Amino acid sequence: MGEGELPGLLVNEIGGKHGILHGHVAFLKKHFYLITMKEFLEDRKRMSKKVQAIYLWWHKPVIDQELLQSLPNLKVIANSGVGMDHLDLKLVASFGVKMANAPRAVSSSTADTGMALLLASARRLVEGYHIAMSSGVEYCEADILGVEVTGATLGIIGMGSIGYKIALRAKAFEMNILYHNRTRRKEQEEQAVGATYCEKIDGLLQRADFVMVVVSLTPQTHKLIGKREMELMKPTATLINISRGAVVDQEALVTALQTGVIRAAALDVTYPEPLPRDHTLLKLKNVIITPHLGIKTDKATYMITEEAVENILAALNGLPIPSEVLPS
Ligand SMILES: O=C(O)C(=O)CO
Repeated sequence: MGEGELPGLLVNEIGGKHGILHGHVAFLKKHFYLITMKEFLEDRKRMSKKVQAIYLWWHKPVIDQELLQSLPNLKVIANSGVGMDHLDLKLVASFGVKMANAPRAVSSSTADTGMALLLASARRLVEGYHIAMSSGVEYCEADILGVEVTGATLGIIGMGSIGYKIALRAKAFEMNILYHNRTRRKEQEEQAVGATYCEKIDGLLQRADFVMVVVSLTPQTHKLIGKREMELMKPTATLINISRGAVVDQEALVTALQTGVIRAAALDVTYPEPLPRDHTLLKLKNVIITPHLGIKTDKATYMITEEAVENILAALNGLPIPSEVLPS
């Protein structure tokens, strides 16, 4: 089926730096007539009527008032991840457009990223790699002495599906698990991973050897971990952030890392992304930074597209949207 029969799906581009992956195109084309931003901009008048859905791939295309105004038949925007902080939810909803994210598809791969960062920082994997790769540098134990993960305490801030999967992984590493969440998990769920609930984040920060931040970025969580929170942490503790950069006060983090307030940080997210070349965080030895690897595996990205299609089809057919996101 082609242009006339299938609903139009606007995507940023196919392939390229900010485009949907080539491997997903055939699947998307079974359900939609794909329109790239370039095609849309070249023939706005005709294309604008065709677009019924937008698939946001890695936050692109940018959704603003002008774009929303130019799409009279737009019914739904599906996001290729769980975080929706790049979208003005109230603005989109004011156009009667539904929104959805992809929480099921992302949880395992993002939890793996968190665990990988925890292990890499604890065992100084990146520093060790550089030592081993510089031929002729004699190995010196003091340069590669890490911290033990087995038996250490992990504090998880945000126990949604990603946080819970981190707890499952940490249990296998024989870690003690503390968690903080807006709503407490059921007793059976806590017991299954051996996690202890901390009603206040302060208690968690004081006791954890590793603090993993997994909350969504909202006005309430903006700079949730600041100078005060870092000062509550143990000087031997490591901060791991896999949520959004702005959940941590980055300037306070630089100071905490430079002055030994905390041992180390491992960040999959920063603000901005990427950091400017001369940013102090890039110069500190006790920091690992990865380029928002979060969900990025073949399997997770394909599952995200499947979840997006499911959400879009439900919206276009007037059915309940499995992962609908409402403006708060
Ligand atoms: O799902 C998301 O929003 C992510 O950023 C995963 O890293």
